[in-house]
Amino acid sequence: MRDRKYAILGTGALGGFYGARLQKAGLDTHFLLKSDYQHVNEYGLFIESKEGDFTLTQVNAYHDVEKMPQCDVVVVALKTTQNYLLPKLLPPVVKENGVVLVLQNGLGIEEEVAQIVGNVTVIGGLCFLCSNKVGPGHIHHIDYGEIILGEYTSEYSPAGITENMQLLSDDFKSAGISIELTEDLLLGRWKKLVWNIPYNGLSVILNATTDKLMADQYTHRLIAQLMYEVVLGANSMGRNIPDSFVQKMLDYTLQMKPYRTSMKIDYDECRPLEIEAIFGNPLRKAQAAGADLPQISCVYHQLKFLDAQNQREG
Ligand SMILES: NC(=O)C1=CN([C@@H]2O[C@H](COP(=O)(O)OP(=O)(O)OC[C@H]3O[C@@H](n4cnc5c(N)ncnc54)[C@H](OP(=O)(O)O)[C@@H]3O)[C@@H](O)[C@H]2O)C=CC1
Ligand SMILES: CC(C)(CO)C(=O)C(=O)O
Repeated sequence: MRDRKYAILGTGALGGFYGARLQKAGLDTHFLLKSDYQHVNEYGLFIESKEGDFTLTQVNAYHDVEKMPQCDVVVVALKTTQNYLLPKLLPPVVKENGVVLVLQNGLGIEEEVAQIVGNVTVIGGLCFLCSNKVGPGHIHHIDYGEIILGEYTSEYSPAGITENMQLLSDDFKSAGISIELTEDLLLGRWKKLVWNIPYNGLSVILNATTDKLMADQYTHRLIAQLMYEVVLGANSMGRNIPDSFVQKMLDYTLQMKPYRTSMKIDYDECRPLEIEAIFGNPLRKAQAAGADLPQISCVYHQLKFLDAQNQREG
């Protein structure tokens, strides 16, 4: 069991955190980096975490996927805006009959991955994590970290609990990561969007952290309305999200420390926003299933405007 080899594609806030925890737990882990390659190769990775800081001084760091060993599990931890690179990055590094684990936010990525690499199992992970990359090879794990794992099947029909999900769960649990398994990845993905769509979108449009959005009665109401539209989107694809889940997400955010969402950080840093994965794909899927989601569509169009302007002028 312990000899499963892991590749982390994208050693940033999320990939750096989970990858470092896997290596610390004794798993053979290989990290693909871009701008931090030299630094991490020389000094390793530093994880500053509320669960305990640690440094990995020796890291298997790569800046070329062709130099990586073939791995049993390949973790996709790039921003989805970089997913156009996956046809080049995935085939050399994933073993035949291996697993690709998509830990990104958004909808429909597993489907894209399954089209790129055949003969592999594709698993999606919904990450309830607050982490930022604050310097080269320096990850700040702020809070949380639980992952909900679900296996992808054609058309996202529920896969049940599979052996590969159990194996991944064992590895991540051994690294101190809390894991839940879901029989229905599509339901899990829509549930995650209940949080990401309102907070990621409004944090950028209204230039606000989560606490500010929750404290104001108008934005609080708008958030709840957007959440209920996500529920309608899920319904259009045959998935039911109970009202109590919407309330749970509102309560969860009220209890969170004031948080600048990852989309807001990307906007402030003038990086491209993950609009298509988080807004565009769900809107298109719901529309194809006959559902109209006007408030989400309104947020989507505003974000497209802001992103284009930011990329031009930033
Ligand atoms: N951070 C979080 O707490 C959470 C993140 N997520 C999701 O996880 C995904 C990753 O987000 P996050 O970790 O925050 O993003 P980051 O930007 O911190 O990490 C992405 C990393 O990918 C690297 N990268 C980009 N292109 C390449 C390439 N061609 N080769 C190698 N490395 C590359 C970047 O390197 P460089 O810096 O050099 O560009 C960066 O370090 C997103 O979909 C996000 O929505 C989900 C839940 C929580
Ligand atoms: C909800 C949150 C902030 C942490 O649980 C997250 O997972 C995200 O930014 O996507």
